[in-house]
Amino acid sequence: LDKLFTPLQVGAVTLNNRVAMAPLTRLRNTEPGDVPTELSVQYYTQRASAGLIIAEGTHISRTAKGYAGAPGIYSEEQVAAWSKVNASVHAAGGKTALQLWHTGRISHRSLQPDGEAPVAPSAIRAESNTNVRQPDGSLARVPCDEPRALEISELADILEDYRRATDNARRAGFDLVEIHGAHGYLLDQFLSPEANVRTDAYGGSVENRARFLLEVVDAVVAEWDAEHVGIRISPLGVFNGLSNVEEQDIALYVIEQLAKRKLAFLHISEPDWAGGPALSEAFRQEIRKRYPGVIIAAGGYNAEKAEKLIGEGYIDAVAFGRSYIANPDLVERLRSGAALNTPDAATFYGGDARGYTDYPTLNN
Ligand SMILES: C=C(C(=O)O)c1ccccc1
Repeated sequence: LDKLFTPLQVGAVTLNNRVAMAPLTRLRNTEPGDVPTELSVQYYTQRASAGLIIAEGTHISRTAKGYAGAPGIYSEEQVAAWSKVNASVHAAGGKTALQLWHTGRISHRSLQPDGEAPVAPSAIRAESNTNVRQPDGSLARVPCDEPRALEISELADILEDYRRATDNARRAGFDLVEIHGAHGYLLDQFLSPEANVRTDAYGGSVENRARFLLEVVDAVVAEWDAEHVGIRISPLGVFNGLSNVEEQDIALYVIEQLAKRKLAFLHISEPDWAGGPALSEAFRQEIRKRYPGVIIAAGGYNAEKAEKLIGEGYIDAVAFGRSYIANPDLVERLRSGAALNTPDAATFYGGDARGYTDYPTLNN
């Protein structure tokens, strides 16, 4: 495992190693306000030896919210709270990115301003669930509500929300931002003919369905610059009521268009961790032919698989999710070949310190 622990230049930022913490929704932010807590500071700081911490999906506006307990990056209170996270992680030598998230139709009226319908490319309800707050404060899984179709005139407002969120993330001390374009959320909904049946310039052809994702990338880049911006996509993914298994053409088109923008990184969530097809070697070659820039891979990896694919040139770094939930010192454990703690799925979402900040490290 020698490649995994070598530095990597990711846009403007030099990572000490190629082990990233994947963006992990933990639903432990306070409501009302959608604000990270002191526990969040501890949780992220414990994991600062990661080459890069990609902090959890963070909604860019009130209407972008799709889960009770998720954090935001649209208010000064949220910026101040994230600033504490970054000050502490940076003091521990870590690097951070914030995942800018609009959930689109993966939402519920109880999470929307004035109980409005969630927004999406088209008024097609997702066959999926989300987390809402019960009267007693606990979380419950409920079916997503039917969204309303966005007017073209509203798209400019959402671009402005991404721009403002990018400025807020930079002010809050993040080293990078990652646009969430994966897992059946708003931008992925635009890519999918199952969620996007628009007949205007944002629907129909591959170019039209990719248009809004690329406009978001351009807006975020214009606000900061390409070397501080990454994006996560989930080509051929099966998530949140979408099956992109047959969507090779739009996946490769998007990757080709992203390459032109010379972003800091492309983060690919591979479909096989959640029921999609494993990426074939042929498809990996098609991706690499189009995208010479930094690729971070995620999805059921282990250190050996990451080392192999880095050695073959298909990826440059790996992001671990569940392993990082349970192993704050994951880098040290991988380096020394130590056993890993087992993640406790019962405490993944919501709750308190249990299953969040109480996993043991090797030396405690
Ligand atoms: C942001 C998420 C994603 O990217 O899939 C998420 C949200 C809730 C639970 C698990 C994952």
